[in-house]
Parts: sequence; structure tokens; C-alpha cells
Amino acid sequence: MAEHFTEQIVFNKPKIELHVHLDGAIRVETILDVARRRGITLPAGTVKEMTHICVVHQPATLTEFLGKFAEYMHVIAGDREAIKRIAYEFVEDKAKEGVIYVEVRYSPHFLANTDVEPIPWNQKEGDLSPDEVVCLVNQGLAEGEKAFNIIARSILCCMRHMPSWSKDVVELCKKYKKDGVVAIDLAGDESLNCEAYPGHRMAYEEAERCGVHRTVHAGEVGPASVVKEAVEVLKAERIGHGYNILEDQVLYKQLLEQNMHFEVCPISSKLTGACDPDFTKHPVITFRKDKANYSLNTDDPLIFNSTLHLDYSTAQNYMGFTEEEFKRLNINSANSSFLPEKEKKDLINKLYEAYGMVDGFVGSSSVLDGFLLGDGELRNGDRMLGHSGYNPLSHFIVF
Ligand SMILES: O=c1[nH]cnc2c1ncn2[C@H]1C[C@H](O)[C@@H](CO)O1
Repeated sequence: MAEHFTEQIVFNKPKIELHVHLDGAIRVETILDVARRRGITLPAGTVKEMTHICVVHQPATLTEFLGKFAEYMHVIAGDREAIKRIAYEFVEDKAKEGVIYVEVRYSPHFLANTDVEPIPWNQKEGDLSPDEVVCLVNQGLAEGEKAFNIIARSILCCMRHMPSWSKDVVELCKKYKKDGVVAIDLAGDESLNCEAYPGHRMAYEEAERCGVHRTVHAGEVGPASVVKEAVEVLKAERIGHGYNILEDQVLYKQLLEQNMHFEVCPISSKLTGACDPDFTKHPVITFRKDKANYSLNTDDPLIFNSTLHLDYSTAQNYMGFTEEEFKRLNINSANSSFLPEKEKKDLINKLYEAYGMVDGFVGSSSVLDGFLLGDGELRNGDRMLGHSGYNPLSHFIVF
């Protein structure tokens, strides 16, 4: 088991999670169960042994971490029942953590066994296409939403090393926009420069043209220039991780002004070797000081043997996060979600209510009261809301 501290629940209130990979959040029990049903032999027969194999135990490299997916993806990929099941169970697990809104991401190609070249995970060709994978995940998420009373949306990932898949990915985002697919992402090994890969660029241009939201893994282990490229070339609206933005202070200030959202994953950032393992030096401490817009996320809880509670307790115990900051970052996360505006407004109001910030209700005449807690200082670029209306794009939470 990865060396963690005793898990505490330090923020037992409704939460938003924007950066978590479906294929990095599968239950070990399910992997074993599906393997048994399909007659697939695994190197481990018990949950304890299989957990040991799937988990990154010590800070490693992103490449070593990505290698962990090969331990179990062949069990789930190509199996309709398993794919729907992992989506459903994912929603159940998130509901148990107190998440009320989640955007979960995955590569449809990594779960398919036909219409994908090359066929991943050494599978034999079958008849499950990336398109049908998206339908199955949508079904699992929708059933989970009903059963566990949370909202689950999905993001489809392009993979850095497979630019030839990206056109399909954006087409699937367009096709399933009405079925809960809210955005496109670019995941995988960031040291591969996407400028050299027109496949990704063209997919992101099409996404922008068609109103598909865009996030990009950037500045996780790659330099600030990858973040710059994500923002300027791929027109990313959010950045996955983004820690190395701090290397380029000019760009960082510009993104602060733009209220760019950073999807921060504390436990992940230690175990992928993205950040110093000493959490007291974590970039999110600077983000907090600068009142940046960011979320706290698990990324791949299966592989980090973690939960969202662990990310929050780490933030509290090692980075000095307070309850007020947890509220602030969750409201900012809701505001940076890829929901349509009306649903976003409802979600933000749900948080205000749960956090006892009823004066902050979006649409109420005293909306400013909810914003100006703490020092109440406005940063350059912060805009105050008038009493008359709600503009989520200019909606900053200032504590
Ligand atoms: O933290 C990550 N950085 C880059 N790529 C990642 C990370 N976590 C998961 N992935 C990759 C591996 C998955 O198979 C893929 C789609 O979810 O995204």
C-alpha cells in the first residue's frame, strides 16, 4: 500500500470533483470478479495481492505510473458488462465520498477492441467500438446518478501518443453532448510535444468550433511551455495539474487574470513524481496564496490507493488548508465545471446552501455578501457582481 497517513474526513460537506480517470478509479474487487467471469488469469488472486500490483507505492515517474494501467486494463476492455459496471460503481464510490458533481474522464479507445488501431492491451479483435464504449459508460453513469443522487458528467480523452484517435474523440464528444459528455481532454505522456501532432490540434479546433469544452493535461511533469501551448494553441479552458506554470511567472500572472482553472491532484502529484514529495512545498500552496481558481481531485484513486478524503486531509494537515478555503475552492470548481449555465447556477446554489452561505445565493440581492469573506480584497481582474444578475463567467469567489 502506498504510504499514506491515517485517513481523516476533514471536510465532510458536498464536494465537486473535476479531474478523475474512470480507468484509474476501478474497484480491485471488480477487476478480480470480471477476470474470473472471463477466464482471464491474473498474477494475483486476492484483493490484497492485486491491490499491491496495481498501486504505485513510492514516488515514481509519470511513465512508470502509466505502466500500471497495463496490469488490469485487458480485464475490463472489450467487455460490455464490465464497462457499464465500472461506470456505475464509480458513481457509487463518489457519492460515498460526498461528491455531488463529478466529471469523469477516460479514453473510449482504451476500452474498445474494434475500430481502434492498434487494438490496445494485446486484445484480440472483437466487436466493441469506441462509440459503443461511450454509450455503455453513459448508461452506467446515468443509472448511478439515479441510484445515488449525484450528477456525473464525462470527458473524453485524446492520448498524447495516439494523435490518430483524436478526430474520433472530438466526433464522439459532439455526438454524445446531449448524453452527458461535456468536454475533450488530452492525457498521457506530456513529454510528447503536441505541436508536432496536428491530429490533436485539429481535434481541439473542431471542439472549439462546435462548442465542446476543452481541458488539457499540461505542466504536470512537462514545462510551463506545455501549459502555454495548451492555452494558446489548444484553447484549453482548464488545465489538468498545471504545477509547472510557476516556472513562467508572466504566463502564471496572465492565467490568474483570466481566472484559469487548475485541476490539482495532490496525492497523484507526489506519486507520479510531478511535485516534491514534501507536501509543504506543493504548488497549490502558492495557488491558494494567490487566490487562484483550482479544484482538489483524486486523479487515479485505484493506482494511488487513495480517496478524495485523503487529498483533502493532506491539504489540511500539510498545506494549512482551512474549511473556508475548502468551501471557496469547491464553489470555484462548480463555477469552472463544464455544465450549461443554468445547471451550473443550480449547482453553485446547492453548495451555498450546504455551506450555510445562504446570503450568497446566486440571483439573490445580497450575492456579494457571500463573496467577500476574509480580507475581501479584490485582485486585479476580479469583477463584482451587480445585484441584477448572475454572470458565471465573471463569478469569482473572494475570501
Ligand atoms: O495523471 C495523469 N497524467 C497523464 N495521463 C494520465 C494521468 N492519469 C491517467 N492518465 C491516462 C491513462 C489513462 O488510461 C488515460 C485515460 O483515462 O489517461
